Amino acid sequence: VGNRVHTFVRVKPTADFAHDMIKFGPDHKSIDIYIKKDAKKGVVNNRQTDWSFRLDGVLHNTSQELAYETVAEKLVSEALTGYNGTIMCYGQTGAGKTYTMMGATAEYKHRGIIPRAIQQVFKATAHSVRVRVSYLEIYNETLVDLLSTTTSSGTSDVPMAVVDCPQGVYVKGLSIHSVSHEEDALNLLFEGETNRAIAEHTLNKNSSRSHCIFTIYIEVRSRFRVFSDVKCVNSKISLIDLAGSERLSKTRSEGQVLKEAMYINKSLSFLEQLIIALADPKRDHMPFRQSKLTHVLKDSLGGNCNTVLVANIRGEAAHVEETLSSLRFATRMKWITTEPVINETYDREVCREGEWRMVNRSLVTYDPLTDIQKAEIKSQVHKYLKGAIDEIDIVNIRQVQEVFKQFKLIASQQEHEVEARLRSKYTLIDKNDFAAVAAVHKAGVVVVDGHLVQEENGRDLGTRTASFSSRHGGKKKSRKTRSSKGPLRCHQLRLLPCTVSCCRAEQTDLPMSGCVFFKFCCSSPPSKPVAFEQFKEECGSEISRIFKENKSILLARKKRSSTVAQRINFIKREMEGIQKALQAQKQKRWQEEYVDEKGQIIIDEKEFSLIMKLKDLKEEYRSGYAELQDLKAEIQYCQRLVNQCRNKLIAEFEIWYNESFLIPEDAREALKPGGNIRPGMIPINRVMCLEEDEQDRFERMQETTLPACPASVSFYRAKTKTDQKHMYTRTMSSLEKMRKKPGLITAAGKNKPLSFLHVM
Ligand SMILES: Nc1ncnc2c1ncn2[C@@H]1O[C@H](COP(=O)(O)OP(=O)(O)OP(=O)(O)O)[C@@H](O)[C@H]1O
Repeated sequence: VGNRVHTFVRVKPTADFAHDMIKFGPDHKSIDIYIKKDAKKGVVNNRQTDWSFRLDGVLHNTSQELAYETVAEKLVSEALTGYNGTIMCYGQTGAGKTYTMMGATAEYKHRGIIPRAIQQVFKATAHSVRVRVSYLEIYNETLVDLLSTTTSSGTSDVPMAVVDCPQGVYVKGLSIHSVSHEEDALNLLFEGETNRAIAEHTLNKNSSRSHCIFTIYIEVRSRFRVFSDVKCVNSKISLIDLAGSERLSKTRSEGQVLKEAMYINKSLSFLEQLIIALADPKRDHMPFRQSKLTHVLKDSLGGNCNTVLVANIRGEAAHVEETLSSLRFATRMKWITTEPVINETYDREVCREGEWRMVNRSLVTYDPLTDIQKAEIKSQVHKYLKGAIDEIDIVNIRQVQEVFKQFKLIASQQEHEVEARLRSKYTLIDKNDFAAVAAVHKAGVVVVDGHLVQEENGRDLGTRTASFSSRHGGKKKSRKTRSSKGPLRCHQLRLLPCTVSCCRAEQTDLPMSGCVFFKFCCSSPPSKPVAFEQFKEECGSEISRIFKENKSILLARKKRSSTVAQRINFIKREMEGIQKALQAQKQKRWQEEYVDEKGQIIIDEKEFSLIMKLKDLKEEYRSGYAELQDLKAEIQYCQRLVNQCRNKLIAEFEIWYNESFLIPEDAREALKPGGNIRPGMIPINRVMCLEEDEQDRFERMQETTLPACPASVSFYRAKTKTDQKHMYTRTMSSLEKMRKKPGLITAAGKNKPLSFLHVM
């Protein structure tokens, strides 16, 4: 990238562009600003009116793709070779900093530098790369971990602080997340954005008033080896979206906004001071510690780091002062010199599998294994199977392949052994041979993978079946049919009478779906009612729980409604009684002509108390009636949710039943994580919040957009996932709130929105 900070200016498109004030040079590197003399300041006016700035590029009406290629691509590819890189967007609010950095996440082609950088990192080939990410926000001098909710280690409890150490600065308490795919990293990015938006909403803060730093940490190892020297290159890419830089006077802020603006002003002016200091070769003290922002950026600005600044400006005349100030800032940044160095180390650390992504293995070459090495691996595999050792040392890919080969060999030997043993004990009869079937039926037989099996010595099969199963229960079973003459493979055996329903289930956790996937080794599935009970306890437990909860809320509403209705009827009857009594009282008064000396009617105490009571009852009646109306609306709404929930439960059960019992084993394999079909058993948290139209949209998009642009799959998947997760969290918290308030909504609360658990 060079030996000084590279600066670019990006102009936000506008129909109101001040052509007479802002002019671009033909080389797309210079920008001139002209401001007319202020007539009010008289003829003698020394104020400068023309400025000329020369930068590394002016991005005017530039697509996101071109902006990325110009600003970031080289920096990211150098980060993959060990150079730290920083890209920072500076400019007034609304000038396009977030658009440049993050982009418009609704559309793939409008994604900004961060998602593109993530994609470039994961596209990188020829090395094994370990990637981690963090997302920090600095708001009013407070450090906020935007990914703290996604961590299970509870790092959010640690008070966050910027810490200096010989290796550089780091933020204590900031969670750093390992990611093995582009989609994982995008998930975290979107998660962070969502958290930022939530905080913005709940704390009534404005995201333009915080600085955000998304960091990609990269570790590249030149060879995937252990117990030998490994060249390890560490680098990080800091992607910074600064707070809006407008002046205090312009914002005319007060209260909270003023406080925020002051913090921003301070941190940006400290940043400016730091930049002036960094650009001055004579300065030996750099004021890094003046603010959280400058402290965090200590090793990300200049120094050994490739640094790029994008000054985002607005082209309208009204913003020309801000534009000038941003361009001045960019020019100052330009003078900071950098001496990028590769951060590489050699170590003997053992690579932890799983955290490493093998990229383009074909580029890594290994010598073939010798016979001695093969024998050693074979012995290790045997020891491992016997339980004598817990781990097999992994040296290189060749050795991993040999380990698998040995496992395969042993598995096939065992199959043959078992088959031979079975053949020595049982007679196999073709199921289609009806005469033979009829003959052996009398003797009592069982079905083995579509064949009738009879024990040669005629002993009871039940116990043998059990002993066979227990010895080989852990093995995978295949449902492939075989020819009657072909070898009988032990994993094809199902020593169960065909009328007996499912006998045993193996459980496999599906991390992607968060569900338990059942593989049944019997030939006939359990009855649906039995399976349904099981489904409700296992995979469907969450949805079943929600269904029950929604039903109980509905029931509570119905009960309350009936109580209120009874009460209203009672009040109504009471009111009618009082009205009758009052009528009688009035009649009596008229007959007896109760009047005082001024001729005014006198009401006796009894009548007065009846009037007061009627008034109270009317009040109570009105409020009860209002509550009843609310309850009716709630019941209707709740009933709809319960119905939706019931339908969802049944639909999910059907999918689960089909997948667990009816889909052939090989198709099931494909459904497993890593298989080429995504599990149809949608994870419960997605099931519950997946809006029909959102899913439809995604599917439609997959059919139309994706074939033309397969690289966008991760982006859209991550986006959809984050949206769904966010929706799910919202829904759950509504339910939580509801549970905490068992008291039913009173008439006073009738205008509050209903909060039931949505199951779409
Ligand atoms: N180059 C561009 N092309 C199209 N739209 C843009 C561009 N730059 C900015 N916008 C749009 O302008 C609006 C404001 O941009 P953005 O939020 O990125 O500004 P910002 O500088 O980050 O502001 P803030 O300081 O408030 O965060 C957004 O709706 C964004 O989509």
